[in-house]
Amino acid sequence: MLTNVEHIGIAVKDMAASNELFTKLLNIAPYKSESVESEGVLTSFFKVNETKIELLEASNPASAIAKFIEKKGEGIHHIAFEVDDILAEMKRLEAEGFVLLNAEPKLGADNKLVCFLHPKSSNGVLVELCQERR
Ligand SMILES: CC[C@H](C(=O)O)C(=O)SCCNC(=O)CCNC(=O)[C@H](O)C(C)(C)COP(=O)(O)OP(=O)(O)OC[C@H]1O[C@@H](n2cnc3c(N)ncnc32)[C@H](O)[C@@H]1OP(=O)(O)O
Ligand SMILES: [Co+2]
Repeated sequence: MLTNVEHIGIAVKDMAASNELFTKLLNIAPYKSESVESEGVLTSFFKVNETKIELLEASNPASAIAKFIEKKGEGIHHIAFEVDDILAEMKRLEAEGFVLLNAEPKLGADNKLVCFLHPKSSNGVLVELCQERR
């Protein structure tokens, strides 16, 4: 079951400048910064009540974030939903015709297991499923 919007992913070119901007915008400081080598991203997290903002900067040119910014510029990159059982949700969504971008859950940031759905199968929105690693 999807329980809530876990985070909104925003692609940025310059993490230091964007951290400063979002600190002013949200009037709070980021609570963590984490590099996810497997995704070629540096992340920075802000928590606004129960919803998080995840800033993403590409750490290498092959990164999905680098390609996204090259094509579309900075902006909202994905929406992440918290799930209580990522394997069950992946199975349910695949059966419903959504395209899974990874066949097995993979390690994400902020101690999560994640799976992405191809935006072409979800009205042009890149969706991420996140389950807390137990
Ligand atoms: C996991 C760490 C962290 C976390 O929260 O834990 C993250 O969130 S990491 C986030 C970065 N990682 C990913 O996004 C992994 C999943 N993404 C992918 O596999 C690719 O980015 C993919 C498949 C969405 C697109 O890659 P591709 O090489 O196919 O790039 P194209 O430019 O050819 O895109 C194909 C098609 O999709 C459209 N597109 C691409 N990205 C997005 C997006 N973020 N939102 C909506 N649409 C997107 C792109 O425009 C192309 O459409 P077209 O009509 O052909 O222009
Ligand atoms: Co994310």
